[in-house]
Amino acid sequence: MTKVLVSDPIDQAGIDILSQVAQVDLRTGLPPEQLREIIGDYDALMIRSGTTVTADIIEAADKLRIIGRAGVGVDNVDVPAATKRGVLVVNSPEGNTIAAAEHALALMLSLSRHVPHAHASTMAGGWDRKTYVGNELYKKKLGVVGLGKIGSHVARVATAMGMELLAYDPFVSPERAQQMQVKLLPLAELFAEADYITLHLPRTPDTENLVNAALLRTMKPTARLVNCARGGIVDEAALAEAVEQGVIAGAALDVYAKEPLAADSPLRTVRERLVLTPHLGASTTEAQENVAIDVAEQIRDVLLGLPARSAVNIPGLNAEVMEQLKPHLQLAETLGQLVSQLAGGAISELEVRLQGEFASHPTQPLVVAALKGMLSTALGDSINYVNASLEAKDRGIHVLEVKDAASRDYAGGSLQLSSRSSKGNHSVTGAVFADGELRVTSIDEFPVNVTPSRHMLFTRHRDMPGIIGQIGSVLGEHNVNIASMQVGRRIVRGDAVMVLSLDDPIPPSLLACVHAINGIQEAHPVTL
Ligand SMILES: NC(=O)C1=CN([C@@H]2O[C@H](COP(=O)(O)OP(=O)(O)OC[C@H]3O[C@@H](n4cnc5c(N)ncnc54)[C@H](O)[C@@H]3O)[C@@H](O)[C@H]2O)C=CC1
Ligand SMILES: O=C(O)CCC(=O)C(=O)O
Repeated sequence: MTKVLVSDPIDQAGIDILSQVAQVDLRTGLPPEQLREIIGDYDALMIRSGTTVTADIIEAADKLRIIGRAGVGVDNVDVPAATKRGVLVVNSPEGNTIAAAEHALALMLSLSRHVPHAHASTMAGGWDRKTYVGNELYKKKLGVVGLGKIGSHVARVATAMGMELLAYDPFVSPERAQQMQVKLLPLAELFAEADYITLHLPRTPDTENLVNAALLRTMKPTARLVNCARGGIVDEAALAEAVEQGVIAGAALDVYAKEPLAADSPLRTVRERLVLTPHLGASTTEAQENVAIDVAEQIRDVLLGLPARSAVNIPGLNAEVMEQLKPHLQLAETLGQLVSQLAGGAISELEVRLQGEFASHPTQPLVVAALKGMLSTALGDSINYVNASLEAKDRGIHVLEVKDAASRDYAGGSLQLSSRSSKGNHSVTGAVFADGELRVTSIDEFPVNVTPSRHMLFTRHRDMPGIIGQIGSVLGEHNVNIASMQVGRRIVRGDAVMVLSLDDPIPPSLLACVHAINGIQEAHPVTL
């Protein structure tokens, strides 16, 4: 029975989708050691930000195929460890964009009009209209750090509110910024000029403690900071001090370096001009339904053997690409299996050559498929689209990608894999014909026209009378039935290759007899 563990609260719509294909166990608030103990039973894990999936947990996850993060940030998942283990990580890149953007705007308005503090004072019996005089956002400068999906929505709404938009995002082009009516500035200038600063960038080694005491000191004393992105981007102790001492006019945080926020955090001692929420950015009914459906559908699809649309650890290979390139990926995988079985040993270099029309396809998915096929000969089912590139790298396999658009061999182009190993070099070429059928079109540069089948035998031999008959007799003596046969040669009575498609696997004793035939140079059984 396929089993899915849901270890954080998610919307019922997600549970309903998962229940179509699996037994769903909802067990929230598990301590890490307990999660580690039970994870081995599960095929899929669905989480929000409450569960931290460490390498230790992934190590114990013997059956796990997919981790679904019902949200954007996957910083609570050890993605490299998952990749190494071949576990797919998926998220919901857009399901909570509006919710997070609106929460950042809510925090900005809370700061400018002192809403939380005025509310607390009124609830405590007060009627204080002097202390809580605010400022308008209209005509103020808003600095957006990270102009991605959430940052862009914040920018759009803030522009409509009459704010002047500044942004810092090293990955956004000046054209895009101009289109959004946003002035791109270096980070230091943005911090010095803005009246409000809102952070919408991921936490990475580059962005950790990006907003530190020194940067806070460059802000205007009237300026305010909002962080609804990730904890750890802002130095919390430095921020508490800057707000307390009036270095800046205020700050609002939804996310913290360590969550839940520690009871003794210096942030909890700041009484005024600081607004804290407990990671509520994505907590709207709408966003929770969106992300739960989005991620549950991907888990369901992957458990059914279909591709995921938002895989974090298969760059460039989403469901759309996989559907479009399906036969081409199958060809790359098949050629990978062929070339590794022809090589018969550890391959040190693989050249992936996209010829003619093939060169118009994205290279990366085809390379990954070729590596998956190539490594599956030795590693079996443990190799997949997630870990193929990493495994190849770990094994020191040098991968070369070549695009040769000028080649005109087949209408749809062709794909050639060439391997180098201590036992010699081999190459196989294949094409996808108009009917979607795969063909092997050359082996070691000898032209053939072979439809790949489950059991095959490849030989390299002298082109001389009688040799094909002898091979046929040996197979017959071992009760191995030949389904089809192809011979390829470049010159008469020179070297030749033969490809036999067989109905049965080749026993080792048969292979020894084939090797013993006079004129046979190489014989390789292949199983696809
Ligand atoms: N508080 C909450 O509940 C939520 C928080 N988030 C967080 O919000 C953040 C942004 O999410 P999205 O907009 O969906 O992501 P996104 O990927 O669409 O945008 C991130 C932007 O940050 C930019 N960026 C990367 N490194 C940068 C750097 N060093 N300096 C400046 N910009 C940099 C990227 O170019 C990109 O444009 C993420 O960290 C995400 O985890 C997302 C949803 C809810
Ligand atoms: O699951 C949540 O509520 C957190 C959302 C979040 O931070 C994200 O999607 O990155």
